[in-house]
Amino acid sequence: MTTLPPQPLSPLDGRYRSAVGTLGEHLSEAGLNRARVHVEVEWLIAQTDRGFFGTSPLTDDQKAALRRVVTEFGQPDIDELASLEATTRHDVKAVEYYVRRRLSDLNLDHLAELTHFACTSEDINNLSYAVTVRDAVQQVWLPKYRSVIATIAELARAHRDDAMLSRTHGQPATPSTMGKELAVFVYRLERIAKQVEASEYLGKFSGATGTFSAHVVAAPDVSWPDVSREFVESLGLGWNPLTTQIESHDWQAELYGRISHANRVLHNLATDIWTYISLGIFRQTPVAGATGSSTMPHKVNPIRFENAEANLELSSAVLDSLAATLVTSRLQRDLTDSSAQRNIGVGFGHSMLALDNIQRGLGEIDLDLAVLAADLDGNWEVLGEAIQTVIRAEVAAGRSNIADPYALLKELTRGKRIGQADLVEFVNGLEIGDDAKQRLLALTPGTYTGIASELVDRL
Ligand SMILES: O=C(O)C[C@H](Nc1ncnc2c1ncn2[C@@H]1O[C@H](COP(=O)(O)O)[C@@H](O)[C@H]1O)C(=O)O
Repeated sequence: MTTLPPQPLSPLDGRYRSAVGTLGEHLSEAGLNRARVHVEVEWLIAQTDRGFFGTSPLTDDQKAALRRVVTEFGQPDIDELASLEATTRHDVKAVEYYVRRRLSDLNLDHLAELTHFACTSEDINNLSYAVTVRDAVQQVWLPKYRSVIATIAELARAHRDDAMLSRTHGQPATPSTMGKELAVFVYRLERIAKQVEASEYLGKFSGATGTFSAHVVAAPDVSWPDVSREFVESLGLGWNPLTTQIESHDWQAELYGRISHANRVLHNLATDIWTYISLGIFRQTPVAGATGSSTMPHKVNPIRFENAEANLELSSAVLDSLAATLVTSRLQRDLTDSSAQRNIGVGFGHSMLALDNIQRGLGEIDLDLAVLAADLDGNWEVLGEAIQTVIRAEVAAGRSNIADPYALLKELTRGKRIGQADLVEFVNGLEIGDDAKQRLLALTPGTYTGIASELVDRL
């Protein structure tokens, strides 16, 4: 047997690559390294702008040339960093050497010693992760998540008035409309979107143990916390003033908790739609050329929702694990965060893939109104709740003296199939006010939906 050429182990890099969008721009190793170069370059510019150690501010052309190292970062740079790291065995030190080489290319050798000045690797790493995770969330995950919410909202509005039998505990229950049931998901997902949008992305920049020790001994007169704060904020991040060597990663735990929560709500949606499909309430539109089952030619399987279910579980497993492990680091640091954070993209990738499948799946289903109608018509006993509640109101208002209306309706309906004729006869025999009786006689399972339709308008 011949050996295969190197293969991706993660399906996110194989068969599902197109579904994860541009996550790799931010959450890949190359994306991280580019961000590290960005932080190192901006730190050099920030120091020279402040004239540290007698330096003069760089000219606009010099700054632009340095920043082009970041904007034009590509495969040759990825390869160069890999070869540097093969020697240093330290990923951030490799970045420092890479930046020094670029300074040399630009005749800026006099700044070489200010590269990575007073920094510990985590000063560069934490800012790079904050920038890349922020950009991945804001530019990739959130737009996709919002677009899925918009698709569900569109369906909710389209099915605003389509009455259907509810199934609490899987058993026939007070009807609703499909639109209202979908709107519940929109409302839940939207809340989490707002929480994700409000997420903090924090950075520290304070040296080997968060004490500015090297900084102060090198330049006692500089207000280093101010410099640190200005620098972190200049990258569009919030400043964390009090840490050990590492940024404490609490913001990451909070963010991953929110994404994982979103995953679970989407999982609830995926399994509900799967169940509606199974009940025949949603029909799947066959895709031309596609196969359902390899042996049962009649089948159209709900594979989009099943794929989403699996990937949402995987995403939450990874993100929950990250949230748990990242908030602990022994004493002033251990390196578990470094190894764990390399999987942030995996967590987001499985969520992106699930979002993609949910969106496609929702585009391939149609509500079967005939099934909804037959379902409602076969379950007139759900009006038992309506009748017993109206009788109670009549008793309370002094228009009826029926004893224990609940027990009466229980006797009539519990565990029984009741038809329209049985209920009409029962209601006609009730001693209640005429208005109430007419209201009950006009009711059908399909109209016993309260204000379900109007609730959709709250979206
Ligand atoms: O500024 C420093 O480096 C200070 C140093 N702490 C470190 N901080 C950050 N990175 C460090 C640290 N130590 C190692 N490394 C390098 O991290 C890389 C770990 O590899 P991986 O498990 O693949 O994530 C891998 O490249 C490691 O070489 C300390 O002694 O406190």
